[in-house]
Amino acid sequence: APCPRLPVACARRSLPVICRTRHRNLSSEHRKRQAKRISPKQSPLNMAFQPPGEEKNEAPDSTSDSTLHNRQNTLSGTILETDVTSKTGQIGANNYEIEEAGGGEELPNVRPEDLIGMIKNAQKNILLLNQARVRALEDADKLLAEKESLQAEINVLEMKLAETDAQLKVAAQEKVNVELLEDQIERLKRRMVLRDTREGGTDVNTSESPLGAELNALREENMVLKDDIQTLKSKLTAVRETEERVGILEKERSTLEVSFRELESKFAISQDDVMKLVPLQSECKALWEKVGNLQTFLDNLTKQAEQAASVLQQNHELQKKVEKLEASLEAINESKLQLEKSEYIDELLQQKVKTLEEHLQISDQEMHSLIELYQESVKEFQDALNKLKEESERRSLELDSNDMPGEFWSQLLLTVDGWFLEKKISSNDAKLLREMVWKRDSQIRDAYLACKGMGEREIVAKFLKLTLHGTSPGLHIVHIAAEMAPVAKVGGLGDVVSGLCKALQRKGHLVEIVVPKYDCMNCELITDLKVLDVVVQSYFDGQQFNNKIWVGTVEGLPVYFIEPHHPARFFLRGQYYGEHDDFKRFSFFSRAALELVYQAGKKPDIIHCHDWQTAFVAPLYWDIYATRGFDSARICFTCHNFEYQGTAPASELASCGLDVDHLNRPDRMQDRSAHDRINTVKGAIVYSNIVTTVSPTYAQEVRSAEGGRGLNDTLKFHARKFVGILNGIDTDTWNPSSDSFIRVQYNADDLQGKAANKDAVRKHMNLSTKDASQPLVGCITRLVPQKGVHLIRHAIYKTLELGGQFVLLGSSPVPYIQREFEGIANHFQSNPHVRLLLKYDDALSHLIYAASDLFVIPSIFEPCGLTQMIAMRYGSVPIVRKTGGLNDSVFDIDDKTIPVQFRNGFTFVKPDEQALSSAMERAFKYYNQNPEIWQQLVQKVMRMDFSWDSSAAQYEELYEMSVARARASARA
Ligand SMILES: Nc1ncnc2c1ncn2[C@@H]1O[C@H](COP(=O)(O)OP(=O)(O)O)[C@@H](O)[C@H]1O
Repeated sequence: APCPRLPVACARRSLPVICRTRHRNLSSEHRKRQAKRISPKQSPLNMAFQPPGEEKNEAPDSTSDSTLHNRQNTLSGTILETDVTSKTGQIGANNYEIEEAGGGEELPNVRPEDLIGMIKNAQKNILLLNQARVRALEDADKLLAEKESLQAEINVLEMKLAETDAQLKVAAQEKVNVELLEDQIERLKRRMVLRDTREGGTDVNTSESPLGAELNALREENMVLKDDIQTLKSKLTAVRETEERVGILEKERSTLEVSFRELESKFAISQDDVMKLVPLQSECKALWEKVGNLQTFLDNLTKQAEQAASVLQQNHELQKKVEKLEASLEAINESKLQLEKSEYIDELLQQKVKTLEEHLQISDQEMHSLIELYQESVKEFQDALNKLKEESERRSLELDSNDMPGEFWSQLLLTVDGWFLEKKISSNDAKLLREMVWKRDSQIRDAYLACKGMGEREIVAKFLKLTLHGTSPGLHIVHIAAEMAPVAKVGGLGDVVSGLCKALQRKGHLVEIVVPKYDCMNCELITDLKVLDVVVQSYFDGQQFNNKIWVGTVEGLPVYFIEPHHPARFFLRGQYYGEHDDFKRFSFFSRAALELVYQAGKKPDIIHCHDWQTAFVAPLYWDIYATRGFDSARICFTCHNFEYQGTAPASELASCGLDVDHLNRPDRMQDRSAHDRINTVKGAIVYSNIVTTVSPTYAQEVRSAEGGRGLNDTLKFHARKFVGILNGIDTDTWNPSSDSFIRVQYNADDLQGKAANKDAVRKHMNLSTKDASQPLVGCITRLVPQKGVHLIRHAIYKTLELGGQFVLLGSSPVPYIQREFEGIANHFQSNPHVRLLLKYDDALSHLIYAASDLFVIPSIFEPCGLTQMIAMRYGSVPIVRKTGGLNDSVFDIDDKTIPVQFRNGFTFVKPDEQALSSAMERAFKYYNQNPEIWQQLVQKVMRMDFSWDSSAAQYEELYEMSVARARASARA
């Protein structure tokens, strides 16, 4: 209500004062809170990381605080709108993701890298929000400071206004006094005028009259009054001045009021702003909540990331451990293999020890019996000596025993003939005994003399003992070759040399082998390798060269290794074949090998040479050595592949000492291609006593113009000495029940190990192991056109089409083929069903034979082929093209013309993709249709006999016949 004592204008003015007072209170309240908020303990930055809940706890009230809070939020909101609009958008997007991802307690199906990305985004957003909040707080502070300075101004103005009010009050009072005084003066003036007129002519200045006295008093009073008036006038002037000042102040006041109103409107606007802050505050609150959520989610994520990192770390460690374990497992496996090997060796040694003990026992017994015999014979000897003494005494009178009469020998001859006619002895024994009589052999004479007084049966037995000594224990056979498995093997030739020699040795023949001493051969497989303290000189290019001779045994076979001391370092080239001077290298070796046998004084029955590399031996032997009396031997030549004939300019033949003019003739060594080229294989065919090739079918094929490659006529001409004998395989080397290269040994009665090997190979080669029954097709070969490389490539794709897996082990001396297969290998590098290993690896070949279910050999021509036999020995069913030795060893499952017991694989005739495909389809069908029938087929092929026994017997027969013919013709 307006103040009753003040004028209306003043009362009107008092309202804003009350409002101002309320504002002042509010403002001081703000100041307090502001001081509280911006305490030194809480820097804006600290606050930025403070969750909104905590801020609420600190200021549980109220409007004013929330106003401030709103203002801050408004500011930060503004900043967000202007500065961080895009970021808030991002935050929103992340919130969405986070809500989705963080919906559950568990780590969503998010990759750790994504999680880390999200965490980083959230951290960035939080940082941005905090920065915005700090800026908002700074702005709010500025605004408050502004507001406070305005308030201070208002206060000063209010004080000035109050002062002016008070002065106005005083001025008004004085004005009233002045007005009263003016009235009094006016009244006095009027009284004085009245008195003057009433008294007229009276000397008023006289003091003696009472009027004069009163007049004087009045004059004095008037004077005082005049003074008073003067004072009042000066006071009035001061009042007027004051009034003027008041007017100025009034003006000032109105200006101040105007500015105050402006300030109030500004304040109202800022209040509005503050009101606007409310939704922003809630937004900010929501943002804070989101920030809080983000923070917790971030914490969770961090924890999860930490967990993931620790899991990763653990995984890493585990991986390392697994790797270590795998390495140690491999080492264990290796040592297990070693152990198994050594166990096997132990077993063998124990068996040997046992046999030796048995032998020892037997020999002990034999020794005893021999001692007994010896004692008896000593006794007999002494008896005989005595008898002889007696007889010599008696005969001293008659004839000298060395000088038996012809009558004695004739008598003996007749006795032998009589026994033969009476069928008491065989014609052979009769022949031998007759020869002894004929030679007047002292043994037969002594035996006859010692038989005096004995019965006829006893005498016959004694004579037959003599014939036993006369029979040979076997043939002496020397093989000269460029390869020998496993120390120096490139392909089938090495296998054949070792396998055949072992089989011949088992048959009781004396077998020796001569091969070059290559620097790249596997010497670890040679037992007791040593160099002899002898140098064998051999002729080459017009001079003699020294050869070092090494000896050692390879799988029980005695082997000579020749190391030429020739500047061309013939066998120190890091590879077996493929050198520019192969013709020279092997002609040198052939000559040196013969020289060794000759200089060693050996008198072999058979010298067996193989392929073009040692084909020189045949003409060398007959043209050079036989003429020197080194002629005990028959020469056998085996051609393992007529594709390689060892042709060269005729002049090169002279290097090893052969007579070019003598040999460069169409019926001898001249090649069909040119008059000045010689052909070593042709020379061997012409100059050998026995010529063989490695399968009957191939022997037929090479008689044709296509198969013979220019030698068909020569072969036909020498048809009587040419024969095809199917190779065997070395069943000791290739034996799944004792093979130390494979993971688990197995046999036809227990095929579990085969599955284990398949699994091991698949893992080793990183092939899929999901389906154990998925058929594995193997192929181990030299990659040369003869092997049908385009069909091998087709077989890979066909296998994939039929749902199988394919493993190829092979290498090629032909660069374009090697490149092509490298391309295929790269193409299938990460395919889980195909692996191509383009190298030579003997150990791996054993594993692949053991692991595969099917084995593909699509050769264009194949003299014999060993891989189909080895594959069958390991239970892998062959798919082959019907050619050469494949035709002699693989018989189609569906071929009704073949007895069931011989059917063992899948064959096709035409060398094209269609024919191969259909054979493969049939094989896969059999494999997939009935596992039991398939297993029976596997067992059947494993039990088939591909050993050297029967093939070696055929060679033995050929050798013996040849030796017999030679002896017969020698006698004739
Ligand atoms: N890349 C290779 N790694 C290991 N052994 C191989 C490889 N290629 C072929 N072989 C072996 O070589 C012999 C091949 O003999 P064969 O089938 O007669 O063919 P060829 O004598 O024409 O090469 C088999 O013992 C086979 O296991």
